[in-house]
Amino acid sequence: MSNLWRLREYLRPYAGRMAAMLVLAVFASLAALATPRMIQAVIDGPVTRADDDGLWWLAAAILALGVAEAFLVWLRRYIQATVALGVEADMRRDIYAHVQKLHAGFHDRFQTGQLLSRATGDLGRIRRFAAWGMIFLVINVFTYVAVIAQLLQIYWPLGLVVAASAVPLFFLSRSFARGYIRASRAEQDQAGEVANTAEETAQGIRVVKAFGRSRHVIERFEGEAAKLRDISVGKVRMLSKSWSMFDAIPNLVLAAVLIGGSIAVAAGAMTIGELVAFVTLQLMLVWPIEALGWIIANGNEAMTAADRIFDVLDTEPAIVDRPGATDLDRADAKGHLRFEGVRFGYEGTGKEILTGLDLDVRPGETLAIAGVTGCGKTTLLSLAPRLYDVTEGRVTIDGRDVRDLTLSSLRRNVATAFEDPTLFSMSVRENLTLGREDATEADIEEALQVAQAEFVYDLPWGLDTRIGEQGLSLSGGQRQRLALARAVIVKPAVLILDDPLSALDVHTEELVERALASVLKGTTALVAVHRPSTVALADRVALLQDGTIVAVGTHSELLESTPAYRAVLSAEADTVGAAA
Ligand SMILES: Nc1ncnc2c1ncn2[C@@H]1O[C@H](COP(=O)(O)OP(=O)(O)OP(=O)(O)O)[C@@H](O)[C@H]1O
Repeated sequence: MSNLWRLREYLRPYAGRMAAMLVLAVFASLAALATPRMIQAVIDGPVTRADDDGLWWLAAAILALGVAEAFLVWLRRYIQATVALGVEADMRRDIYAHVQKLHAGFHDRFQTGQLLSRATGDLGRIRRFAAWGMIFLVINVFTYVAVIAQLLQIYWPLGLVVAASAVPLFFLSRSFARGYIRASRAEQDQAGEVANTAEETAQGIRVVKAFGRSRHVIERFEGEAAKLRDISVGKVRMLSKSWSMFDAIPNLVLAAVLIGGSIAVAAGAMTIGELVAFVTLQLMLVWPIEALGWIIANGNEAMTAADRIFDVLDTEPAIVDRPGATDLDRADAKGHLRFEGVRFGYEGTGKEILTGLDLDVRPGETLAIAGVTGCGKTTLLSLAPRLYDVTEGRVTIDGRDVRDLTLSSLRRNVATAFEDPTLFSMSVRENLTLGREDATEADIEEALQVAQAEFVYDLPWGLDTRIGEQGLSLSGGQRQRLALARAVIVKPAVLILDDPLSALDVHTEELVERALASVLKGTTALVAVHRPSTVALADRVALLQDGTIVAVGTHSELLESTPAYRAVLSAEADTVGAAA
């Protein structure tokens, strides 16, 4: 509940419009409620007296009320939509901005699907509550009170009967709404499963065909689709059963009112006009009462949705600028990178990956990190740009703890190219200049040349070609070269390369290596390597084993002195050889 209450922050900018909405809603209800009393006047006046004196005035008034009500409802709905969509857009913007600020560790724990469902499904639930539930809660309670007051005033014994009939109708509607929402959720989840299955097999169609698994895949899809059909049929069955009950209760009460009303009219306790007005008013109550059940269910849903959204919004970014953090000026940065007594374990795993590690990368030097697969090379690299913070010890650049530098200046000075390069759905140029928006054509050209990525000039629109989702329309090697160019273009003081050449063929690798060698000369570089050929780029190599650096030296020194290094390289060479 408290989280739902916190949403008022988002409603505050719309307070004026919400007040206008309520006023409009009250006037629309009053217009609707006045109509039955006008009908009563027509029946008890001109109709009973059998003369049309005053009939035209009354008819015109009824028409005017109808038009006024329609206009007020239209205006209220229009404002309602702008408020709801505004609140949703504001919240979505905040969630997105907050998620961007959150550290990499948060994203390790939180599934992307979960984030997506919070930013779409949960926000939708809150929008429905803000736009619909809250307003109708007020309108419906107002309508109920106003109608019952009139009914009691027209003929109180029957008024009490109608007031009491609201109780079973309300409970019935509430239990129906709960069941319906549960069934809808199950249907949605299952529809998601069907879509997932279809997407997965479409994406992996080559593997499916290559392994002759089409039959198996079809059976799996049919199973999921059948489950979806069963759930949907169950939902429709529940719907039809409940609607018949919804119709039954008001009709029973109507029958009781007609019988009781006729007796009252015969006894002179009610006029015919009053009876007609009573029945018309009573029918106006059915929807507001039924809707209350929905509104309550909708409120419950919004409460859960608010909890789930604030769960994300309340997570504090763990990696932020420290108070007093200062900028690292690129012009002054020498790029002396040191790891001092570094310990690190991923949050929640209870396992230490780096167990007290020292490493000194001298300015301008290229240092390669070698080690068996899974020993923590990528982890070590990610500590320099503060994608994660060390658990103990420190990482320094030119003697300054990276945690004492502002994040923006740190990341301007430390550029990274990962093994699995992510490219965004935007033009090649935008992808390239992600870390340096002011890059000139000459900078771009130079970076592309270094990364041997000049193939982009041959794309249909050259640098303006939009590359697909995750750069899917490019080959693995092409994506890697673009990611490399993206890192190089920043002209960083420290360049971090995580096995940057793994997806290149032997010929391109040689070209990139040659070009890289010239860039690496001017920059401090830390490179995770898997294959012996990449080691050749490095001035020195460090061997990472059991969470610490066990040997540092030139490639040939280590080959000679360290059997473990020979073992790592020959194992990698075997894997690379087998894959080629
Ligand atoms: N985000 C993460 N959360 C939890 N554990 C992780 C995470 N990333 C990596 N690990 C674990 O940390 C260990 C080191 O992984 P890391 O990717 O750093 O090794 P690596 O030497 O780069 O491996 P490779 O040579 O295969 O690229 C592995 O046991 C891995 O399972």
